[in-house]
Amino acid sequence: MTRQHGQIGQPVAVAEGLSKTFGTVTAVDSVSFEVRPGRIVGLLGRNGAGKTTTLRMLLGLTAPSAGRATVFGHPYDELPHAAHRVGVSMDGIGALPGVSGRRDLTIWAKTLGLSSRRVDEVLERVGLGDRADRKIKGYSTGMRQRHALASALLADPELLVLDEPATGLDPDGIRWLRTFLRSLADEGRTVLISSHLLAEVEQTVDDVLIIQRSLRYSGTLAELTDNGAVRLEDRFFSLVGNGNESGVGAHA
Ligand SMILES: Nc1ncnc2c1ncn2[C@@H]1O[C@H](COP(=O)(O)OP(=O)(O)OP(=O)(O)O)[C@@H](O)[C@H]1O
Repeated sequence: MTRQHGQIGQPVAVAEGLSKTFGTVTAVDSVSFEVRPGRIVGLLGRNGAGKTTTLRMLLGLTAPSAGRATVFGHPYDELPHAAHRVGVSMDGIGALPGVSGRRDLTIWAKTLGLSSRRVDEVLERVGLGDRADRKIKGYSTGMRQRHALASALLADPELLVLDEPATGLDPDGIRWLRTFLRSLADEGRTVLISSHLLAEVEQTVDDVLIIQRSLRYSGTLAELTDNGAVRLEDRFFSLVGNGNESGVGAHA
């Protein structure tokens, strides 16, 4: 990985008063935060709390109703080499179901100007090396998640934005994902993940953003949990309230 954004400590992504309304629904309400370099950052919230909408605004996929989002100091749409600097795994940025995993990544690699050797590297890295010649439509949920991560990692990006990467994974997959995300951060990358799986996140992230339309917390996991003395789940509910229709769980 080449570190193009050299200044240590300068935020990798910034949201300033980000808001989004869909008709009469306020999905995201004046959310501000900074994502620091080299950290694994968990964007946490219930189903419908505004996580995906926030990530989409950061990535220029949804226009904010108010406020501003920047990645490496630029609105995503104006970021030079954006597809090389930011790797994304998100529903709707999908793989081609009718082709093999290897073929799908090869097509994407060509678009990015990368060699097929890089495809083999990322397939090995996500543990799909021996299964990459199967069609994606036959993949299990876990394989699809791994394929999406391979795709996000293909261009060797500095920032990975992963929407719900743990959802649908079995215990082996969750454990693997935790180690995988840490290895990405150890390489100096920044990882922004959204999740509603608090128990998993508690073992994975450095920093936490809690959202319930508005931002309820932004800071380190250690501060939030008093260095592990208090469970993340307890802090979470004290910050967002006990909703009846909560989809948030301590387990998958
Ligand atoms: N394109 C859209 N049109 C209308 N409403 C939308 C649209 N996208 C999101 N919403 C609404 O905005 C709110 C926030 O949705 P969002 O998908 O951002 O939440 P989320 O935290 O990612 O939820 P989940 O965990 O269920 O994926 C929800 O009420 C949702 O129904």
